[in-house]
Parts: sequence; structure tokens; C-alpha cells
Amino acid sequence: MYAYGGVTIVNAVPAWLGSAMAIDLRVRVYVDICRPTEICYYQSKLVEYIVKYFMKKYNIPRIKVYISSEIPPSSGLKSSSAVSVALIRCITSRFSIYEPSIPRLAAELSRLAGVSFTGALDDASASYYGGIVFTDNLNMNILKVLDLPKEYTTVLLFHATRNPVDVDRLRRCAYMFRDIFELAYQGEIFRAMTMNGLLIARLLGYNEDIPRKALEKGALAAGVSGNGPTIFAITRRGDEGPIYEYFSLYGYTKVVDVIGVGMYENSY
Ligand SMILES: Nc1ncnc2c1ncn2[C@@H]1O[C@H](COP(=O)(O)OP(=O)(O)OP(=O)(O)O)[C@@H](O)[C@H]1O
Ligand SMILES: O=C(O)C1=C[C@@H](O)[C@@H](O)[C@H](O)C1
Repeated sequence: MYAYGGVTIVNAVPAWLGSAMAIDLRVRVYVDICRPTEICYYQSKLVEYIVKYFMKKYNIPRIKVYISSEIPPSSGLKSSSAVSVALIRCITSRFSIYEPSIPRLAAELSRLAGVSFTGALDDASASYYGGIVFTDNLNMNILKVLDLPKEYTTVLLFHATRNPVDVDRLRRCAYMFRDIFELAYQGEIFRAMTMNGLLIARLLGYNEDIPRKALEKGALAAGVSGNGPTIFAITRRGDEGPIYEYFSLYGYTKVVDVIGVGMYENSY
């Protein structure tokens, strides 16, 4: 089973209201029963937390988990949410468990496992549904899921390590992020994405000049995704050349398609 990574439209850490867009970076997860003679270990605290939740609640046997991820860890591209969603889909399908909301459960477990500040329901929902999602992470509500025209693509610049996240500093700016969320919710996705992405760059200490220059070069939106450090730009498909060349001056750059709702495949 797999799930997708994403880029941020509105970061939920400041105001608990989040929005994200799914992109075609995949995490693939496969599970199998761990035989009594085998030593089965978990790749991370998050994986262990999720497996133990299902062992305790549904009495499933001990399992081994295989993960293959195209999403660089700690990049701001929703690696942990994609792992949680793919793993929960895999376990529920393998053991025929009915789970009413996989993204909500992924968010709850990721908050309890201590790998996200708000549970990142926005990231988990984009990872699960594809398209563009809007969520209220405080009340664990998925507010809206929108499809995305296939004419857009993302250019990603993987160029730095993550700076510490000063949550208090972000939360002092909650009023601005609420306005940005409202703008996105009304349909001004790219404007909101850019305002969020530049503000996050400023507040978390990332380079603002690179996304600004990408906008001058024709990007429809640009900024820092999640809590950084990845810088992204959105362009129409076919227009990504100048941004790709520009980003390549600063580090490893990749063009990745956006994922619409319904592009989700059910099988591994
Ligand atoms: N590929 C993976 N395999 C196993 N566990 C993972 C993987 N990616 C992330 N995790 C778990 O999630 C935790 C947080 O991951 P990470 O810092 O990559 O979050 P992220 O989702 O990239 O951040 P952001 O929310 O800003 O996009 C890790 O410490 C690890 O426990
Ligand atoms: O840790 C969290 O709760 C979050 C992290 C980032 O991905 C954000 O973009 C997301 O909205 C919330």
C-alpha cells in the first residue's frame, strides 16, 4: 500500500488550521506476520507506536513492517504522515479492520507518538485523499477536500537541514495564518501558499530570496514547505525549466507532479 507526500498551503502549527497539497512522492509499506522465531524490529518510534496500537486494540499478531520511501525525512514534505497513513491502510486491510477515518487516526497517533505538533491532520488527509485539503487540527476536522487541475507541477529544492522550530514564535503570529487560511479556503490557493511559505521562511530562519526569485522567474507560488527546509515552487506543467535551472544552483532539485483526488491506487 502506498501514500503520498505533500507541500504546504497553510502551516497548521501557528493557528491549528492547515492546508496541504498532495504530490507524487510515495511511501510504500508492506506488512507480514512476524514468526515466533524471527526478530522483528520497527524502523522508528512512530512505526512502533502504530503497530502497538493495533496489537493492543485489535489483538493482531506481532508484525514486521517494510517501508520504502521517496520522501526525504525531516524535509517538510510530510514523510511521517505518509508513513502513518500507508501503514494504517496496510494493517487495516491485512487484518480486515474497519477504521472510519484513516487520516484522523494517523493524526491522532502521530500526535501521541510525539512526531508532530498538531497531529498534522492536513498532511495525513492530503496523503490519504490526494488533491488539496483543509483541516482544523485542533478539533480533528477535515473541512474540505478539493481536486487539483493536472496542469500544475512542483519544483522542489532539497538544500539544507531543518532549523529548530520555535512553536511559540509561530503561535504569536496565529492571526496572520488565520487570514492566510481564510484566503486559501476562499480559493486563492497560490497566493495563500506564497504568503505562508515566505512567512514561514522568515519565522523559521530560511532563505527568503530563493522563493522570491522563483516568483520573479514565473512561479505561480513559492515558499518553504511544512517546517522546512525544502523550498518549493508551483508552475504550469512545461513551464518549470527556468525554476528548475535556478533551484539547481543551490542544491538537489526535482520536478514532481501534483496528485489529484481519485488518483489514489489501492494496491501495493
Ligand atoms: N521513512 C520513514 N520510516 C520510518 N519512520 C519515519 C519515516 N519518515 C518519518 N518517520 C517517523 O516520523 C518522525 C518525523 O519525521 P520527519 O521529521 O521526517 O517528519 P516530516 O513529516 O518530514 O516533517 P513535516 O511534517 O515537516 O513534513 C521520524 O522521527 C520517524 O519517527
Ligand atoms: O507538526 C505539525 O503539526 C505540522 C507540521 C507541518 O507539516 C505543517 O505544515 C502542518 O500543517 C502541521
